[in-house]
Amino acid sequence: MSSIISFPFREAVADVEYKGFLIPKGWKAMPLFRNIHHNPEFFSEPQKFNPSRFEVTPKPNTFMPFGSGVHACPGNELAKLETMIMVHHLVTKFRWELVGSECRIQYGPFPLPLNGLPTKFWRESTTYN
Ligand code: HEM
Repeated sequence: MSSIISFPFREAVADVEYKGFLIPKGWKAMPLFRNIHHNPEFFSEPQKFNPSRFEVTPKPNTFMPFGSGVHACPGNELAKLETMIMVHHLVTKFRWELVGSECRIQYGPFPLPLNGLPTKFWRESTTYN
């Protein structure tokens, strides 16, 4: 539920009042995808790894790893296809193993795998690092 891109930038083109707060015209706003994706009103147990949650299409504007609106990512379908092909090959043709014993998340403040999550992938006769 974490996003590769933590937030997009937006600029208020007019004064905007939101929940009693004023965002003056010209101010920059950074909607944090993480907060939206971790809202239990939209996703039950949002911290839990549960790919099956996507068997039901999320409500509009609750899951937006590719942003939203006129500047939403135009490469999103290509990115999803490439990811699917990569995962297919990794799952069907390779074995994987974490390098080292530390498998944690670092927050800086956005979550990333600690030290880039060094991992070893190999086929039966070849090793790739
Ligand atoms: C997993 C892969 C990718 C992710 C998570 C991702 C995510 C995003 C996000 C969050 C934005 C900002 C959207 C917004 O401001 O509302 C964006 C913008 C953009 N992305 Fe991607 N993207 C990915 C792959 C790609 C690919 C493969 C391409 C092109 C082949 C691409 C091209 C662009 C472009 C041109 C924009 C700027 C759109 C604009 O400002 O109008 N992205 N992307």
